[in-house]
Amino acid sequence: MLRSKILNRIRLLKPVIDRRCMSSASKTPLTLLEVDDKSGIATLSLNRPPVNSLNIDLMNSIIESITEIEGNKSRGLILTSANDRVFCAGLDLNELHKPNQERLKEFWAVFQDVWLALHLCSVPTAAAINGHAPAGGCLLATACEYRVMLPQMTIGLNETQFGYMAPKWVMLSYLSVLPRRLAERALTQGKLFTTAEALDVGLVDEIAASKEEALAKCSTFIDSFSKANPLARSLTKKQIREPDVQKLIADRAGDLKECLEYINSPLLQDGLGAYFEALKQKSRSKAGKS
Ligand SMILES: CC/C=C\C/C=C\CCC/C=C/CC(=O)SCCNC(=O)CCNC(=O)[C@H](O)C(C)(C)COP(=O)(O)OP(=O)(O)OC[C@H]1O[C@@H](n2cnc3c(N)ncnc32)[C@H](O)[C@@H]1OP(=O)(O)O
Repeated sequence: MLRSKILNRIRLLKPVIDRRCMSSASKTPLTLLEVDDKSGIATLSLNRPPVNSLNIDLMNSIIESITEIEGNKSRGLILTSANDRVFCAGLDLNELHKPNQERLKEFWAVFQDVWLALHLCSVPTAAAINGHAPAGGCLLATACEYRVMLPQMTIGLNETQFGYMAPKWVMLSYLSVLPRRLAERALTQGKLFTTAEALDVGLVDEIAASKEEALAKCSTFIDSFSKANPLARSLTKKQIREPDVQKLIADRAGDLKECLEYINSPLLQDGLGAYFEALKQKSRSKAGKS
């Protein structure tokens, strides 16, 4: 009994670094997980340079970290980025453009899994959005219960801008934070909100001047549950989120089939190819390579 108490204490004191999913290129961990010894709050930092785009390994690492947080009795989870400019650039376009079919199936299933894991995480969750958060980056943030964002960044589900329609369950995340009329307009326009606009419409809850302040504000949000019974809190959250979650769980295979057909269609592949090329060209010009 005493031994397990001490082991738990050590686990809280020592920052836990997730080494299970490493970047194959640099052998650095794709997520960094630290648990604050005083507050018991876990900070999960996305760490896949250059822009934290979501490939299978990064998403698996996020899921493993959430499982670890739920197992180590952390009081809350703050999702943030190890990169000062980009919170998360969304899905890795390399996984969507000219995909290997077997890998695409696995990729989409893990994408569904990461949304479910974050959506149903039993502890309070908050996103310290310390950089741009387009598409899948916005999805991670909106799956959390609270969002604090740094100025002069952008956030939104911009799928229609590169020729895609967001899947139904992705749209549900938007609808959980935005009024329907506004969500419809933003989704159809593929709008990326500036930080100030995002605060104005309620897509984010607060603005912070620095990453430290964003983390502190997220901690304050998590502390606001100190008087709530953790089990009752978690069951209440699950109950409220149940209808959205069920819409995906009830038809995961159907969603996969629909998405594969959609992603593979030549028109969408061409549009995505052009979008990705423009992105690479912009990056090359920035680096003075063209
Ligand atoms: C019936 C229908 C049912 C279902 C529908 C089915 C399927 C729909 C699937 C659609 C879902 C999509 C969700 C997504 O998340 S798709 C990803 C969308 N992401 C974006 O549009 C973001 C693109 N990136 C940017 O805007 C900028 O990179 C960013 C603002 C994030 C950062 O800018 P910065 O100037 O700091 O960096 P860059 O120079 O632009 O980029 C640096 C390098 O990173 C590469 N990069 C950027 N984003 C991605 C990405 N998402 N995936 C892969 N690679 C990315 C970029 O090319 C640069 O690389 P190099 O060219 O230098 O090698």
